[in-house]
Amino acid sequence: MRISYLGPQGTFTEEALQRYCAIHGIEGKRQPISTIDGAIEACMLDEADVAFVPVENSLGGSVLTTMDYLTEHDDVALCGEITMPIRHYAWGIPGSELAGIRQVYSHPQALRQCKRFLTDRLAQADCHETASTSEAGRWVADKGDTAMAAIGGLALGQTYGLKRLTDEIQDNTLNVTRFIMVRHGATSLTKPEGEVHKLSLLCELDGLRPGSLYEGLAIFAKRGINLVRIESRPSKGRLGEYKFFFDLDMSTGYDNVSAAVEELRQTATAVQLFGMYQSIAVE
Ligand SMILES: O=C(O)C(=O)C[C@]1(C(=O)O)C=C[C@@H](O)C=C1
Repeated sequence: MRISYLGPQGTFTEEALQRYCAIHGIEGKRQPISTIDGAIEACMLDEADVAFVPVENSLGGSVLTTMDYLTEHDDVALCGEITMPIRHYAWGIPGSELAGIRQVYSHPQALRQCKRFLTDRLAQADCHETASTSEAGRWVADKGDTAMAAIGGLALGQTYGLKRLTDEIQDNTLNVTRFIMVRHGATSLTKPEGEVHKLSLLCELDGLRPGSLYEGLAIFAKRGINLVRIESRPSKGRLGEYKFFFDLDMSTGYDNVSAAVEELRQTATAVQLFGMYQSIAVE
């Protein structure tokens, strides 16, 4: 299996992918790509069989690039997910000290997750966004400037031979990111063969009709189906029109959830399924 993912070497996405593959017994050719869009696009162009990208973080919220890709394409399916703890550190070249840092580089999600540290301990530094944490590490290592630091995980420091300038710096220890495995193609409501934990879908509701969101949510509530995630993204049409992502917990059973989705199809303007899949969490 060919798997494109957000690289380069040393990203959290790479670590999550290694753990995902080890748990599911997947062997494959892993292709690091420098942007999230690029990783998904490689799969859509069939240069990879699946793509593995971050989608959501407990501190920083949605990874908007991933969410927007899903919102804007109707031939994308999800085939699995993993949630992994994220531990950040500040890294500089050998010889650098935290007190001397004036420029900080990292992925916007990582900068958001370390907001308190950046405000309290690096107020003197300017923050710069990079396509991944690892890209930030590569940049700092290449520049060789003791006033620069990258924020990212242990793999980043090891990959680029950087010096760890801090202990863990994420805003809290509950910091976790959810990563998804994406494939090219449509999906249906057909009963899956193996065990599944979640169903993801996108729906458009009649924004002009009072109560349309309430009615959509009631379909799941009356069947005891837990919505484990609701996220809205602009429809990119008129201001105030949204598309809603729902992640449904499948624990009440396939028949119950599929009946709810069929009923949603009757009331919603459009429903796009991303499929049913297994969800795993690692420590
Ligand atoms: O930059 C990386 O190392 C990534 O894998 C991306 C990413 C993200 O987009 O959320 C993954 C995990 C962390 O939340 C921070 C950054």
